[in-house]
Amino acid sequence: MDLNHSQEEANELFEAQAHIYRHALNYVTSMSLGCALELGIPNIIHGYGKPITIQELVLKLNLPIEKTLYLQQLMRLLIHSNFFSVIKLHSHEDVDEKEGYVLTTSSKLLLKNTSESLQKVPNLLPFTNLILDPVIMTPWQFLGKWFHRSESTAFEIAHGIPLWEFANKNPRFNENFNDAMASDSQMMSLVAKDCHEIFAGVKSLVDVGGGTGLNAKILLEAFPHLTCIVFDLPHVIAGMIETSKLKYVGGDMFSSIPSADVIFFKNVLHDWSDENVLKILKQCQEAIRSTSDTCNKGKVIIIDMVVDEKHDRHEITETKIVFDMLMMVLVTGRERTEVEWKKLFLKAGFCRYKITLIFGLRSLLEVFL
Ligand SMILES: C[S@@+](CC[C@H](N)C(=O)[O-])C[C@H]1O[C@@H](n2cnc3c(N)ncnc32)[C@H](O)[C@@H]1O
Ligand SMILES: O=c1cc(-c2ccc(O)cc2)oc2c(O)c(O)ccc12
Repeated sequence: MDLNHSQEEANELFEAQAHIYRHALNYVTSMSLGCALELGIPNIIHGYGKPITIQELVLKLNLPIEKTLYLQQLMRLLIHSNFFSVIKLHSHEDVDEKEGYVLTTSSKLLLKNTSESLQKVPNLLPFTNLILDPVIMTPWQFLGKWFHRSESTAFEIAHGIPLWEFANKNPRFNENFNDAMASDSQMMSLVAKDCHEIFAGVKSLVDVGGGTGLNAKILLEAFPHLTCIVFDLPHVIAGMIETSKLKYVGGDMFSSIPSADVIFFKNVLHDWSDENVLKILKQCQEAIRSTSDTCNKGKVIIIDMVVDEKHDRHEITETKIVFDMLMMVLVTGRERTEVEWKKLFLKAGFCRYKITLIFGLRSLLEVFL
């Protein structure tokens, strides 16, 4: 090994060392976030009503005093990754300057809903908690092996069956998974009302893979002229309460989809391979054609990610391609670029599409016959 490196070369190698360690240890941040959620730190800080010092936090969490320094270490990492923030507090004597922890926008989204004041922002706690579910974490241990094997996903190697079948057989996971997806859907309520042009003239809508129906409820609240069917696997919609405007239908989108003016998908098509998305889009055509008349031709609405490395900020692309890997490992899916979406729409026989960037990470794609 040639150890005669210039200072510049040495610096580059040290940078690379830090880069490797940071990425190899990325899981430390997610596990630490999980720990803070398990301890209920966001709710304690919120409930305190003013910046909370480390000593006050230890007391509120009922932790042994000896854990103070360790808790401070945990908080330092989570402040660095912007889950909490710290502000300087001046004591009466103004001698020992103390610091108090406060919530950031990210930790406000992770509060356990306990009081009416917390309902003002959506709640992503169930979605975030799902990261730490061993059912979701174990498949990553099999990713390398999966590249040499014939199972459809690393999830299937880890658990013996595909994710949707696993959810059917494990009521606890099914409930956690559906709650997590519903929590993610709450974000849609922030902007649903701004989509009036998209839903103008639409009388009926089927939310395919609509889970427990939160998307449909948000759309019905924003557009009371709609009637909605939530269509999902029978075990997902079992026991759901219907209203005159909201019905639940159990079935398999690969066999047939109920007819409506709009066939709606949120976070569904990214679960599937191109081959399967084509099959689903063909079923959509049948479903739209059977209701549409000459002036109202019906459409498909898709809320999903569009990977756009050229225009998106670096961190947004990173989140999207992390989801791309998640979809590969868990469910045979992928996150697509606009070109990839377009190819699928044209191949399935649709003529035209329009993309509206409205849901942060997700775009709204309208696809027309
Ligand atoms: C990732 S979740 C999305 C749930 C919801 N659309 C949302 O935005 O939160 C995908 C949904 O597709 C449903 N699904 C999976 N396979 C299906 C099939 N063959 N037919 C109908 N729904 C299916 C799942 O049960 C699940 O509710
Ligand atoms: O199986 C999953 C898991 C997620 C998931 C888990 C934990 C997180 O912090 C974020 C996401 O998301 C999924 C998803 O969006 C999907 O379409 C299918 C399956 C999963």
